[in-house]
Amino acid sequence: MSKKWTDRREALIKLRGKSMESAVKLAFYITVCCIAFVTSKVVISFFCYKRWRQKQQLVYEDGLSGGKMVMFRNSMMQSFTSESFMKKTLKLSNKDVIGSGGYGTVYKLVINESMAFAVKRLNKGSSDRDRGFERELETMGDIKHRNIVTLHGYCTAPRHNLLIYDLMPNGSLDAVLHRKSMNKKLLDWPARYKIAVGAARGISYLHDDCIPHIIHRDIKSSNILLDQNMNARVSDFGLATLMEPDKTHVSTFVAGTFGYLAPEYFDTGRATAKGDVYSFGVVLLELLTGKKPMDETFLEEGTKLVTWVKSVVEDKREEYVLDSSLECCPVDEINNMFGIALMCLEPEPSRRPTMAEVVKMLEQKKPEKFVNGY
Ligand SMILES: Nc1ncnc2c1ncn2[C@@H]1O[C@H](COP(=O)(O)OP(=O)(O)OP(=O)(O)O)[C@@H](O)[C@H]1O
Repeated sequence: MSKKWTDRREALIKLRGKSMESAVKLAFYITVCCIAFVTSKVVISFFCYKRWRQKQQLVYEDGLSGGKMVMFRNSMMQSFTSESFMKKTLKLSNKDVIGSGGYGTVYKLVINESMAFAVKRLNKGSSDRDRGFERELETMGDIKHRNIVTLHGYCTAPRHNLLIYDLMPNGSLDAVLHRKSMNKKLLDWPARYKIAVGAARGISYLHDDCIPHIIHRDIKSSNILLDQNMNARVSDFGLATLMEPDKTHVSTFVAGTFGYLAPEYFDTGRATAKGDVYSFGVVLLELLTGKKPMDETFLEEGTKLVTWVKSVVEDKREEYVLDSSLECCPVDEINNMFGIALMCLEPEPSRRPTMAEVVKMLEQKKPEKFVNGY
C-alpha cells in the first residue's frame, strides 16, 4: 500500500516537473514571439518613415552646377518643381538682397504674384560639415509652428549653401524697433506684448516640444521676424549649431551675439535653454525701452542695457527707462513685463524661469486691447 502511494507521488512529481518544463518553454516561445513582433514593427515603421520622408521631399540634382536642391513638400510647394526653383535661385543678384548677417546674405525670391520666399545664402563649409548640415536641416524641415519661420528647403552647391524660408513681410523686430526709417507706430503697447508672447511661445516650442529639444543659441531682435499681422516668428534656430566648426568637442566658438549672451556662457562656452531665457529677457528690455542692448550711449558710459535697467528698476523708477512712446500705457502691464524680464535676466541660471513658465506669466496679464487678436 505504502509503495503504491510512493509510486503515485513520484509519478505526480514527474508530471509536475514536466508541466513546469513545458510552461517555461511556452513562456520562452511567447517572449521570443513578442520580441520578434515588436522588432518587426519597429523595422517596418522605420522603412515606412523613410519612404514617407522621401515622398515629402522633392530632390533636384543639377548635373551642370553640381548642386542639389531639396524642397520639403507641402501644399504651398505643389505647384512648381525644384528645377524651376533652382533656376530662379541661381538668378538672384544684389538687387534682391533684403539683409545680411554673420552667416551670409538674405535675398527675396519672387516666384509669382502671390508667392515669395527669403533665401539665405550661407558661406560654404567643408564637405563633412555639409553632410551634418543636410542631416540637421532635415530635422528643421519637420518643425512647424505658427511662431517659427518655416524652412521650406535647402540647396547645397559647390560654392554655397542656400536655405529657403517663408518671407516675413514686416522684416525683423530689430529693424522696426531701432531703425529710424521704419514706422515705429506699428509697435504700440498691445503689438509689443503680442510679439513678446509669440516669440516666447516659439522658443518654448523649440525647448520643450521638439524631439530632440532645440536650443536656439542666438535669440535676439534681428532673429524675431514679423509676419503680415505683426505676429512674431523666431528664425535662425539651429544655425548656430549648424555652423559650429566641431560639434563633438566643447567649443570655445562664441555662437551668440554680444549684448544677448548669458554671463555663464563666457565661462563655460556651453549653450543651454536657460541661456536662451536670458537672451529673451534682453529682447523684453528692448521692447520696453526701445533701446539696443549695445547702444552707443551705453558703451560711452561703460554700461549696458541690462545693467542700466536693473539699477533703475531696483529704485522703482521704471518710467525713467520706458520707451517714450509707451508712456500712456497701463502701468501694471508694463511693470509685469519688467518683472518677467528681470526674472529671465537672473545671473544664476537655475533661478531663471523656463520658457514655458515665461509664456504662462505673459499670458496671465495680456492687455485687453489687442491688434488683430492673439
Ligand atoms: N525669412 C525672412 N523674411 C524676411 N526678412 C528676413 C528673413 N530672414 C532674414 N531676413 C532679414 O535679413 C536680415 C539678415 O538676417 P540674418 O539672419 O542673415 O542675419 P541677422 O539675424 O541680422 O544676424 P546674424 O546672422 O548675425 O544672426 C534680418 O535682419 C532680416 O531683416
